[in-house]
Amino acid sequence: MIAPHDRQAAISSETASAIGEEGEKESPSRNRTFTPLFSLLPRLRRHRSLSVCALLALTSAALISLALPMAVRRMVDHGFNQADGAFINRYFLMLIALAVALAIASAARYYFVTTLGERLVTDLRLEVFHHIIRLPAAFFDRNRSGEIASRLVADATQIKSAISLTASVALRNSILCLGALAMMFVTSAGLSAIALGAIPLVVAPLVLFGRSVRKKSRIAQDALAEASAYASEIIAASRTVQAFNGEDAAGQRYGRDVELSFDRTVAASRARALLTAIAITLVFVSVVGVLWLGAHKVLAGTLSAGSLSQFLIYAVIAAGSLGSLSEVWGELSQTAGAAGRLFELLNEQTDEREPQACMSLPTPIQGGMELHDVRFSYPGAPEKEVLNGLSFRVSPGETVALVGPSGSGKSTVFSLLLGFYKNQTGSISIDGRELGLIPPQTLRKEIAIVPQEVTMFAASVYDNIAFGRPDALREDVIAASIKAQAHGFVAKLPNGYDSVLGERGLTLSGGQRQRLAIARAMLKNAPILLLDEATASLDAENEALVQRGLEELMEARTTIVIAHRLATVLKADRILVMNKGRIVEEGTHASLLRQGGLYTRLAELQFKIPAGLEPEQDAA
Ligand SMILES: Nc1ncnc2c1ncn2[C@@H]1O[C@H](COP(=O)(O)OP(=O)(O)OP(=O)(O)O)[C@@H](O)[C@H]1O
Repeated sequence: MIAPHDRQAAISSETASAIGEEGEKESPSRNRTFTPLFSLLPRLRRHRSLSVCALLALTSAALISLALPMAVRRMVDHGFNQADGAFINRYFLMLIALAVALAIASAARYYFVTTLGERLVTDLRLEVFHHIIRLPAAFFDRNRSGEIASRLVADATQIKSAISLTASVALRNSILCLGALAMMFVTSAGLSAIALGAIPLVVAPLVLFGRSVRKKSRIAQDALAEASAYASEIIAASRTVQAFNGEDAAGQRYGRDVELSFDRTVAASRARALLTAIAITLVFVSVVGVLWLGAHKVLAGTLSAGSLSQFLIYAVIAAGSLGSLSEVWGELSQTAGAAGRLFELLNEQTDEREPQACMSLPTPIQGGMELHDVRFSYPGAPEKEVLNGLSFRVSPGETVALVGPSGSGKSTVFSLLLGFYKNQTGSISIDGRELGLIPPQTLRKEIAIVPQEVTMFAASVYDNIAFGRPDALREDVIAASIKAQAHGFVAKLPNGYDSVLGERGLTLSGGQRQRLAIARAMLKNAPILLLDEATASLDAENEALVQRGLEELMEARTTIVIAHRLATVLKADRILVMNKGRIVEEGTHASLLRQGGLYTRLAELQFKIPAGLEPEQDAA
């Protein structure tokens, strides 16, 4: 069990590596307060008419609010003084008209502004998602999937609420504040000049304090993302957790995570509350100070009592809106943090090859592969060389079995062939074309993979098979399924190919999942096949069906198979034995057994071949 302070350190180092350090190590982009929010502007421009309507509605609502006190004041000053009934009636009608206009403008403001917020955030979610799924494998090694998903949900929601609420409050109050200030000048230029002089005294502390609020908010959001990532990890692994009676430990750890998130959120709220208090105090103290001066002007006879009261109304409006702005300021800072995190995701480099360096593959491709002196370390562990001068060649149509102890680098070979990572030195080529110059998507069109751990999506059996070829005809999907020995069990499902996996408890056995994965690869019909045999043993019937499906699949394809079954190595044209990132033995099953080296030991363990016993095929 990790001690809380260690864990905290782990959390901060993890989040720091994902988003950069706070404080002294702040990145230059983070110092620029609202920069990420400005990146939203081009996205707003895509919805010009909606933005214009929102802006118009906002402005009219604010201007009408500004006119209301003026109407009230005029009515009090003139209407009551002259005791003119008709004048009062006109003013009341005007007030009602203004109120109706305000109601309509406010409703329009709410509608346009929230729609704009929703639109913007939907675009942003889509943009981030499209970007994330194209990011290289190294990104997913560095970041936990739960944390990324939480950013997509929590940060995007924060931006939405900021656009629909905060930004509109900010804009409305800015208009109110500017309008009231203008009216203050009209009423008494002298007093207004003094009031304006006080503004820097009010704003400077707010800006300084706002920075610390922003930092605290970001720390709070990180803690929440951490807790959510842990929760999704545990929920996804619920069976393992229960099998090891880990519920209590998981509950305690999650409890600590959410409590930490709570504490940090409270700290951020406390800072924001303090910011609000400071803002209101500063604003009202300066307003009262200005009024005190005004009162003395009235006493001295240089200002009329009516003008002072008018000035007072606008000063209160200006101060009130400035107060709201300071509240919104904190909120906007939070949003800038959220937007910053989303844009960090968008700024992650995808793995697109430089266009000028792009090469295509010959059509149709033959499927010959060559690896020459390949050295490779994972980006996350550059000091550990996983492939260490690996060289081998696979001829078109050949079936090569890759065998080796755990950790010898077999799966890494697949990852490199699929272009998930780039080899640091040496060369990998397909049909003589260097892999590094082929765009990954072009490359992956030519390769089908059947992984050891089959992934099935919560979709219909049909969609799961057609995953690599969504435009496939129904008869092709069924034909692939028949060849993969899956049709028999699929036809018996409640809705056949339209049965949705995961729905109403529809789960499949390991063998059935493997056969669907084989059907998926079969349908893709790529000339190169990478097959990572499942290590989990199946019952005899399933084993035979999977084996038959695989044999169909390997037919007329260049195949590299990470072999775990005797039947597979016996059928392979050649066996390559890997150890510590290179090929150490090569031959057929029989010739390798005769050598009595690493393969013999592995075969004894994996394929249960007693030492020295050569199989029948050897004689042939
Ligand atoms: N994403 C990764 N980041 C860092 N190191 C990794 C990563 N994936 C694998 N490794 C390391 O690379 C080495 C080779 O792993 P690889 O999965 O290729 O071996 P393998 O021969 O396929 O093993 P197995 O038969 O157990 O699947 C291991 O030491 C492993 O810890």
